[in-house]
Amino acid sequence: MSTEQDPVKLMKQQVGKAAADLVKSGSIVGLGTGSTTAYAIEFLGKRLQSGELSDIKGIPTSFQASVLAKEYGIPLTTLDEVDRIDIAIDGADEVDPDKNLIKGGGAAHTREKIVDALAEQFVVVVDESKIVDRLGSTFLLPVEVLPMAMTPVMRAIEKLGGKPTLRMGVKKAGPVVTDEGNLVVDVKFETLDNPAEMEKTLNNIPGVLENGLFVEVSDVVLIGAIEDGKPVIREM
Ligand SMILES: O=C(CO)[C@H](O)[C@H](O)COP(=O)(O)O
Repeated sequence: MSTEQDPVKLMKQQVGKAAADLVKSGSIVGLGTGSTTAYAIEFLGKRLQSGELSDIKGIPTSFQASVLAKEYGIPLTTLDEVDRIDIAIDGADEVDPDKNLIKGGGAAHTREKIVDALAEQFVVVVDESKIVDRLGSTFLLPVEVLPMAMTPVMRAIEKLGGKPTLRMGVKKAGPVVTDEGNLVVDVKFETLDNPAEMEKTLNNIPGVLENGLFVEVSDVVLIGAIEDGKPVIREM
């Protein structure tokens, strides 16, 4: 068996650890969703266990995040119980030069946007494959839709020039159902020249809960990369 580490896994681990290191004792922490944030949650748990960190509480952005937090011993709270979120750590599917994002690869973008936007400091954790010149160039834009409104929402998106596809489950017959019981439509736009405008326009369609454009929400983007065969972290 090869002992060589998968470079993408290595980049995700490094960047997850770097983000977890930013959390201070006594903080309320937004816990994002996805494979990169999973490492941040794991390292946060390790810091708590070692006593290096104390008295933190997590606000999970998904079922996945709450399961991981419980597994790694991070106490959880809710938005009803706190008056602030000090820091949120979350992944992204694309990051543009203005630190705007496409999220929702894990169908959790509605809760993610609520938590990430509330945080005093929102730290994005990605590997270098997620950096793009323009949003929408490598990833379809996820839109969470109320099930009964799926058909009219798809028509409205087509009128805006998008090509919507209902996201289907893997190892499950039928569509992906979000943690909130809704559906996800992934949309191809030829150009996303004005992400701020598109974010608002999509959310204005009756039946749309939230879309995966995160405009002017990120404070820091930590990028895991490999240079000369070694993992490094860049900051944007
Ligand atoms: O937006 C998300 C979930 O809705 C994730 O943060 C995004 O898909 C990135 O995930 P990963 O770190 O696994 O690449």
